[in-house]
Amino acid sequence: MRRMPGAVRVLACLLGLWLLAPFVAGLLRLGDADWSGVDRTALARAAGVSVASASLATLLIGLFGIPLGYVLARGRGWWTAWLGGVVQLPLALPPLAGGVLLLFLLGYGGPLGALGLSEHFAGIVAAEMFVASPFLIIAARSAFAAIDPALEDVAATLGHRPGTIFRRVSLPLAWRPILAGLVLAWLRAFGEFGATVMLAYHPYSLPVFTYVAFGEAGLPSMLPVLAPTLVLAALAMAVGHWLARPVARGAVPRTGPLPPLIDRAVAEAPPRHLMLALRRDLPGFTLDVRLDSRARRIAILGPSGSGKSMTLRAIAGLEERAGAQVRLDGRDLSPLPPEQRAVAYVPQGYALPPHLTVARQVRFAVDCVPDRAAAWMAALGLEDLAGRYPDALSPGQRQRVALARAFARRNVDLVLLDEPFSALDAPLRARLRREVLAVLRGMQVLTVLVTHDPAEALAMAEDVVLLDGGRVIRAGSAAAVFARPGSELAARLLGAEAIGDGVVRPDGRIDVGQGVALQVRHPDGERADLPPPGARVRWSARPYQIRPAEEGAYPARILWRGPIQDGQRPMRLLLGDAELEILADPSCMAEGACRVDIDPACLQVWPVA
Ligand SMILES: Nc1ncnc2c1ncn2[C@@H]1O[C@H](COP(=O)(O)OP(=O)(O)OP(=O)(O)O)[C@@H](O)[C@H]1O
Repeated sequence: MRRMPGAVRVLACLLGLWLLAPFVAGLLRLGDADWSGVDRTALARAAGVSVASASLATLLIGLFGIPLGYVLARGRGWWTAWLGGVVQLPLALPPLAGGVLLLFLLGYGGPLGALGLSEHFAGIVAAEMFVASPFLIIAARSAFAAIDPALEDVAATLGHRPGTIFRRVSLPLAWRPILAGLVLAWLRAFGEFGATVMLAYHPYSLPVFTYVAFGEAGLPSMLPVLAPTLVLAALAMAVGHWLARPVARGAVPRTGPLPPLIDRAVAEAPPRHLMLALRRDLPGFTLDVRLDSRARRIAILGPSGSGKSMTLRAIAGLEERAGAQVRLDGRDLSPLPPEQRAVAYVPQGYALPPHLTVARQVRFAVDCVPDRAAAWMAALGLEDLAGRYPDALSPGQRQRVALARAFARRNVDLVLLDEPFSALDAPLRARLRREVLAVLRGMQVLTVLVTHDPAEALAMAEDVVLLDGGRVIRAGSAAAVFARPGSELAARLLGAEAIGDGVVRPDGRIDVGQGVALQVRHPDGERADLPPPGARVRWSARPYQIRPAEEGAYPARILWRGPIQDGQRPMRLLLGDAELEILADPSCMAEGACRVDIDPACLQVWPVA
């Protein structure tokens, strides 16, 4: 364990000693204890009243206080802040003053006076609830607020209704701090005196009995009276500690023989029609996305913070404040809550509830198909991790669990993947991309993939959407968007690195200077779709797409040859007026004046702004 700063330790010890000192002082006076003046029957009765009233009060506090803590943690707006302040007020009041207020309410002539709670066991419970509730409510609010909202969001996309999410995700995660809050509330209720003495002097609770005994017999008779108080409080703390102990996490048995993941021969499903009109205004950021796409798979690319994840969340129905119109094949999904949208959602942070093993995570969806879950566990190498909890997984393993969980569902219309392969190593990433693509091809779904990797977008998607600053800057078929990005920013988002200037010639070639004219062809084989002749443009090809070749189409000059790195030879060359960094085959020996080839379909061209 990391060493603590000396000053911190000293300050902590000083307060600890101060809290311990009265107990030590009491122990030193044990010899003076006078049992003769103590009515043991009355003492036992008072102790019984205190244990029973504190337990009942704690039960009621838990029953109502845990939901209140949740409302305070998740609620928005002035009324939540106001309510959050009100529930703390009993802490600020002297207990006697709290008792006075309770008398106004429950005493003779008060609005609830007819209940007859004063001078009654129920009055003790009422007084204890009043003073002890804040301990549980504050603990529950902090515990719920500490839960990553993405865990609840993803549970909703997996088909769980709000009540189930509260029971199966939020409550288990908040349980330990809540238990600590319940123990504190019990202790506070058990030791409650001021409000009780005002509202319900009879029957005697232990604190009231102690006060009466002190008045009648003085300090020496206090020690026998205090003893049961201390013993019961210690017992309650021990029980709380035991309940909140870390539970041994048993391993989950491995699954049996597995069915094949997919039938590879399955025909590609027809495209889906997605229409989006999303609008969300935030301080400093506005998401305004309009999209009309007919495709099976759409990739969204954009710089960090451009609104990619927000778009995905809005499609899933998780951005409640977004004015989000989402239509799939003409069906309006906008009124549907996330649990009814039939989405398989893999969020960026994976959102794995920490209290579920890998096996349970993968089977967490309401409509999980066990065979499919098992097949995905096998395909993603998760079988040996089935009994592990998320905190014992690497980021890549967590990502695989999130993928398996999403694909184990029976009813899916939309697959929403937020950088689903980003944490995986290169070989696994490539394999998984192929595997997922093969599965998606066989499903009647629309996939929306958020990625930073243009190669991934090109490999997986039919349509590409480029976002910047919350707006779509380019959208269309992947081939068209890659060939004609439309702007430098779009070209760079698509991975353009070797960039040069040029002018469109009447014959459709690009004049790049020094008498070199590049031939351009649209990758779809359509016409080049270029700006008009005379227009100034910029052009780009990927570093490995400019290849030195003896019979190459264009003259060039190699300015520098680097040592081989990662199986490729970096070079700098002059092509027309452009100085370009390229990656050549390691066997390439070209030097000085040479010729290069560029596939006309690989050239990206866009007008100069
Ligand atoms: N509560 C908020 N208040 C103000 N701005 C916010 C809030 N939440 C998110 N944003 C902004 O919304 C924008 C879009 O966020 P989003 O998570 O969609 O980005 P992204 O494109 O997915 O980024 P990355 O690639 O880094 O994941 C960001 O610029 C972010 O700062």
